[in-house]
Amino acid sequence: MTILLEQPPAFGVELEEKNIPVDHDDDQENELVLEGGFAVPDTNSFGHTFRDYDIESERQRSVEEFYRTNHINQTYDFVEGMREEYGKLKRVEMSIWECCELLNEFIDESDPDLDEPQIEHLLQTAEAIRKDYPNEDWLHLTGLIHDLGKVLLHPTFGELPQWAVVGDTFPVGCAFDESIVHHKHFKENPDYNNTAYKSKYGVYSEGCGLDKVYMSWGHDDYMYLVAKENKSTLPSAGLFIIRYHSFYALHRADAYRHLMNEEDVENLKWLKIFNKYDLYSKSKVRIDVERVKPYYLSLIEKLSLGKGKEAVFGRQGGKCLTYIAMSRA
Ligand SMILES: O[C@H]1[C@H](O)[C@@H](O)[C@H](O)[C@@H](O)[C@H]1O
Ligand SMILES: [Fe+2]
Ligand SMILES: [Fe+2]
Repeated sequence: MTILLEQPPAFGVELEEKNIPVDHDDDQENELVLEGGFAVPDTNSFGHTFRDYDIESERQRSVEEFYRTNHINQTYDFVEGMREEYGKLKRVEMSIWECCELLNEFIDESDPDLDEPQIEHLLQTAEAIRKDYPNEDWLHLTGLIHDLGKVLLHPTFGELPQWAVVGDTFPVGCAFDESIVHHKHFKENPDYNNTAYKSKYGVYSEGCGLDKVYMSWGHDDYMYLVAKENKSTLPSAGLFIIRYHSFYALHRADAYRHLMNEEDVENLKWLKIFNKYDLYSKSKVRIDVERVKPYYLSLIEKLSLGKGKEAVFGRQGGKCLTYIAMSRA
């Protein structure tokens, strides 16, 4: 697989060149449809603007309750324990597609924009990317698998509560940035007043690199661990996307940049591109799963097995792995 990563387009530039609206706050009125390209909608599947956590609605009330529990319970110690436990990857093996299908039964309670089964969201994201980046098959695959870590909700993977699986992520072990959604609920988090954790740097140091930073536990870090453990040869940008796609304080609000190193800065450019498709593809327009399935199966096959090509989920004992192995709690 050929992946050229040196010069990803600066965020917005390429999209604007393609006539796809970017996130200027005052740029909401038009829906520009580029022939064959991905059209960024004005509103989400509930008819509201995207990621508006303040409007009055039943859905928002439950989303806020989700974040209240999330912010109280995601402590440094909790994250450390989960990383250790789930890092063991006690081998439940299933194919990528089986894993996608497992997500068919779950709805993400943190999401103000979508209440469709998660398999829809995986395919909506991947298909939207495919429209604008037809040749970047690694990015299509990243789109397909980026949320697979949500299988943590499933009994086979420990049936974790939603607050430990979904929602935006943030660093623990240092001050919680004010840009984080429903920040006020951190006041009830035991780390909030802990002198070791409450300063700007906390237990970290300037430019230490995000890899050194403990993120709140959830589907991002879990899927990253799975991909890494399986010796995924996705490019560093793909792994970065999987690991930090819920870190909106970073990729939307530019917080925590002081913890980034140079590689993070490079990868962040791709994450910002990815976010567009992850977020704005959320809609009630259902994907015809059976229609697109052959493409994704061939992609999994190609990137995993193609002669002379790199395997996405690695090879073990000379045998190509099209399987991902995850941990059973
Ligand atoms: O509610 C959503 C959802 O859980 C996504 O999977 C996650 O990536 C987002 O950050 C979050 O806002
Ligand atoms: Fe996600
Ligand atoms: Fe997503």
